[in-house]
Amino acid sequence: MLLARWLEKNERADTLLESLPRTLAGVERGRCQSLLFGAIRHMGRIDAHLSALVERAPRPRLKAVLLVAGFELIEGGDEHHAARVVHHAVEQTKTLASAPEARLVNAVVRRLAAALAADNAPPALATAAQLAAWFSHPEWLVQRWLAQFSAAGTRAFLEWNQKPAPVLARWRLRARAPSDAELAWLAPTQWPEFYEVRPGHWAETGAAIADGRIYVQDASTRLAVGLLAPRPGERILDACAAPGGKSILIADMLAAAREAGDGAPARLVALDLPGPRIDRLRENLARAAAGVEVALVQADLAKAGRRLFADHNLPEEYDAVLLDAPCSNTGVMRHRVDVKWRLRTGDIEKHAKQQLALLDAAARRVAASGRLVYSTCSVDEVENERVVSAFLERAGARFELEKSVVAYPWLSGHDGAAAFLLRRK
Ligand SMILES: C[S@@+](CC[C@H](N)C(=O)[O-])C[C@H]1O[C@@H](n2cnc3c(N)ncnc32)[C@H](O)[C@@H]1O
Repeated sequence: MLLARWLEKNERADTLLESLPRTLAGVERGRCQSLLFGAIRHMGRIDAHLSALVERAPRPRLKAVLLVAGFELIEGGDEHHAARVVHHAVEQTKTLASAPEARLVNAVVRRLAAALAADNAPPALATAAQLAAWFSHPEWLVQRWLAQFSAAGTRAFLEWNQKPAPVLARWRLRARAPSDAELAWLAPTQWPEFYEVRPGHWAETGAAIADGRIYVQDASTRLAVGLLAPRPGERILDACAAPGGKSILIADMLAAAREAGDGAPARLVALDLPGPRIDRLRENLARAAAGVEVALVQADLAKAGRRLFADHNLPEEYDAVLLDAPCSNTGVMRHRVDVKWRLRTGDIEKHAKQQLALLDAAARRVAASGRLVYSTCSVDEVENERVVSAFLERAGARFELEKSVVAYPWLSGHDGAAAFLLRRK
């Protein structure tokens, strides 16, 4: 059971999901994901009740069964729903654990159903502790958000994070729009080019990714690349590129400009650290738009001096540099359900320190009058505005901030993200 592995080994939930057999597809695969993500998403609230209902912490297998049952109870259903959840949890425990444990599960899930049904949503002016308990988030994170986003914003954000995330995909073909057959599983959204993949269409999605019709990415990813506005003929560096979502978008924009008549050569350099993510990047870049030349560099950006680029026969300076920095992922918690349980107090400040160092390094690769876009998928000001201010304090004589956009999920309707366009003077 994936959830037991997640509890035991602390592997990332989305990586665990990829380990499901390929034969498990369609609705069944969707239900597996929904149960895994739902149990993790609501773990705080369910756990609080469980600790009052069981004397000793159950072993991971049992705990996983109880968390899934708790999630199913929160999900709700008709008047027989709770009885079905109890029955299912008991049967699963018999298979995964033992008969005595199944008897325990029977008693605990019945009482869990009553306890969850008696829960009340917190009042409008709730404390951080009340919000954290009901919305299953760490209290320190809620406190942090209350200080940054007001009570209403924080509550809307928490509600957002607790809802299942739709899968969005960008339509990559310029020559044609999705056909009627494709629109049967791709639903248009308010963002042109982005479609919601209807649940249960795993096979169609895989085929469309493989032949380059779509790339699965959230609408928020367009913000940073939109500010970068890459053009053919420019030297372009994607400095933190893996797994390649924004590189592919850049390549597609370059290809579109060429189709529209701009005959200048379209080249892109995609850089990331050596390691497993570089394989994903390579695989994705192989699907980059035809007519765009993409060079892949495996290196630590912080140590990548002129020499490294010269050794690869690549430009040492660039007209447009994108730094999509590693971050706390606080903007994408609806998709990355376990991020909230991994983050520790102090992590955000650690990220900010690394982000500033990477921003300094990326800035060194920007040509005179060139553009540098700093972006994150965090909504925390410490990783966004404050990193950019700290950078400008040091580099203000050479760079100026031209534009910025911060998308808060509860306002934008898509994942959270921030992007800052800096211009070298
Ligand atoms: C937010 S992800 C980038 C996502 C990517 N832009 C996309 O759209 O698919 C941040 C990336 O920064 C990379 N990274 C972290 N430290 C780095 C460093 N010192 N040098 C180069 N890349 C680094 C990570 O490996 C990770 O792939």
